[in-house]
Amino acid sequence: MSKYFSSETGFIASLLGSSDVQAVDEVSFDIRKGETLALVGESGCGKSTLARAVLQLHRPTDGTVRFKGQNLTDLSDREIRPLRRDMQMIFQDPHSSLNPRLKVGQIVEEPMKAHDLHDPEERTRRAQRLLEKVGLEAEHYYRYPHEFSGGQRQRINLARAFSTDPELIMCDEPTSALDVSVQAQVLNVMNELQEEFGVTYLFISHDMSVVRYVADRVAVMYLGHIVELAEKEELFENPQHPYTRALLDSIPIPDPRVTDARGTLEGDVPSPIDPPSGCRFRTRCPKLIRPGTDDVDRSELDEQTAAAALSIYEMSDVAWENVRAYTRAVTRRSFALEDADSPAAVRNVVDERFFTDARPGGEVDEVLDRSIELLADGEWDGATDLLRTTFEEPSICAARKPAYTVESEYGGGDHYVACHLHRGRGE
Ligand SMILES: Nc1ncnc2c1ncn2[C@@H]1O[C@H](COP(=O)(O)OP(=O)(O)OP(=O)(O)O)[C@@H](O)[C@H]1O
Repeated sequence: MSKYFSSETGFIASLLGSSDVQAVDEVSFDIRKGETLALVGESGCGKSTLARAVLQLHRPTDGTVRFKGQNLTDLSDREIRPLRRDMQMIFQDPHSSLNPRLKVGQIVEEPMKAHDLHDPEERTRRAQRLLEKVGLEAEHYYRYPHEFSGGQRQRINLARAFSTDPELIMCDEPTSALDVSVQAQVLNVMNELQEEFGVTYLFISHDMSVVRYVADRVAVMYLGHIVELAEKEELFENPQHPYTRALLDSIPIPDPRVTDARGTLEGDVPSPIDPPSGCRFRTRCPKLIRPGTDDVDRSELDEQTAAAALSIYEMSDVAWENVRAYTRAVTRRSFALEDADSPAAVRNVVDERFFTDARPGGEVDEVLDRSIELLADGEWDGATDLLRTTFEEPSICAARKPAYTVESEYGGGDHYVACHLHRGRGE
């Protein structure tokens, strides 16, 4: 399923000559009855769009969404309306999501009324019972939302979402606006409700600690793609995608004695209007596969790039690591040339920083020298283009979209990983 947004009048779109924001691009997965599937990734990677497209709140641009065997994308809004009883949502902000003019009871009853469920007495009874189940009291039915704390309001939202006895609840960062101690309480209530009612959660979060707490399986999103999907234990103990590893490395360690900065993600997420081809993480990936090692069609490369590809293939692993680090650093402009303004001076800076242990040699050295001349002229964009065209574009990571299934070592089940490092292990 894909969901693109059109932004024809956008300034950036006019510069790039394209108008589509590829918020979600060709993702494919299933959600199992009664499980919690967590959707995790940095802000803007498409989590909310994906969840809304599942519920048809955003109609997908392409593809299908099946709910209990029925293709929702075939149905009109009118045909979907009765199904919404089975698919509820809980949002992040417990303050703005409750109508301040309505009493708690009316809020909890509203979905039942909308779907014409039960008579008024039964609705009241259900609402009061649900308030108790989420850890509030039956008499809170007569109060107003402003009388409650953030955690209590999220409990009211839970009671409301459960009022129609739904099968699937989409939870969009339901606890991220709450204090950590309150978060745990609300998550516990959610777990208890799930056990009692057998409901399925699609749980969106950018917080790996919360995901570890609630999920059965975890889907990791990056720039509109699902890059990894596995049972929780498997994902945390045996992560296979470099992006997942970087996300896990950025979880803070709750130990004041650990003070060293841990590996975090380098650089910015590229624009979803013009995302990188192949693997979308390749522009930030520390594991970019060197060109020439795969069946990428060399006939499509120009002579110079093909020659470079050959010597890229021949250089040592250490030299390739250095070239990769240098390319990423130039792309991000993450080092200063200070007063080095001649090619020789720039070369000294670059060598000292990136190539102390190994110089690649051959064609690659010539490309590096040309990039150094560009840097000496202040042409960082030109140097970036040259390095990327030579070292990144011919890589399988740029040429093909990855999709592999690997053996699970921990939780069992399928382990999907969209990274070409797993090529050869079944596609
Ligand atoms: N209605 C829209 N029109 C145009 N672009 C949109 C629209 N909604 C979302 N986007 C873009 O789609 C991309 C994905 O956004 P989305 O909100 O799904 O990400 P997210 O992972 O949920 O982020 P966050 O955690 O910040 O909510 C972003 O680049 C966003 O700017």
